Amino acid sequence: MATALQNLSSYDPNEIPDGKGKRIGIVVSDWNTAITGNLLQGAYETLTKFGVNEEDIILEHVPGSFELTYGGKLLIEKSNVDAVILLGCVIQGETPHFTFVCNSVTQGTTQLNLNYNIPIIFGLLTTLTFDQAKARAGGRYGNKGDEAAITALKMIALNTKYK
Ligand SMILES: Nc1c(NC[C@H](O)[C@H](O)[C@H](O)CO)[nH]c(=O)[nH]c1=O
Ligand SMILES: CC(=O)[C@@H](O)COP(=O)(O)O
Repeated sequence: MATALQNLSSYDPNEIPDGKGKRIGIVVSDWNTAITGNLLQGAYETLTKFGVNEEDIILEHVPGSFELTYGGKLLIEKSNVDAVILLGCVIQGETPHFTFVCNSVTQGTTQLNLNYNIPIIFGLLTTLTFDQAKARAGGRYGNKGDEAAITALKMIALNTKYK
């Protein structure tokens, strides 16, 4: 379903698990920081809205989206978290570089999910234009950071159910 039909910030608050006591890592890319800063704000506000303590949010910045998966690996291995959220924004330029970065983060995130026993959330915007990114980072289609935070809380609950 296209984002135009499913707002990224729409959810039923009654269906969101309690985040109290959960430790959540966030790795955010500094490329397109005008966008990723909004994603981070959305994720942070949503996590605390549903009970995650500020001191239980472990935040790290990386230079670009390509580095998100390595940053996620570090937090998984060193910071005793219940989930890791990766936030980035890749915008198409003149060359095929966009495709390689997007594919790398996609495959790398999948690998982390399969190799470790905690959920790693794919909060990556992959857009053709800056305006498309703005629309998904607190604009008319909501905030991908909100979606990532909600997904993290739901996946932690699922993980706990099967521990
Ligand atoms: N063009 C974008 C990049 N490029 C940088 C790479 O992510 C990486 O940091 C570099 O290749 C060095 O390893 N990154 C983004 O996050 N967004 C872009 O639009
Ligand atoms: C995703 C990128 O790395 C891209 O924005 C870089 O732009 P270009 O392809 O014009 O070098």
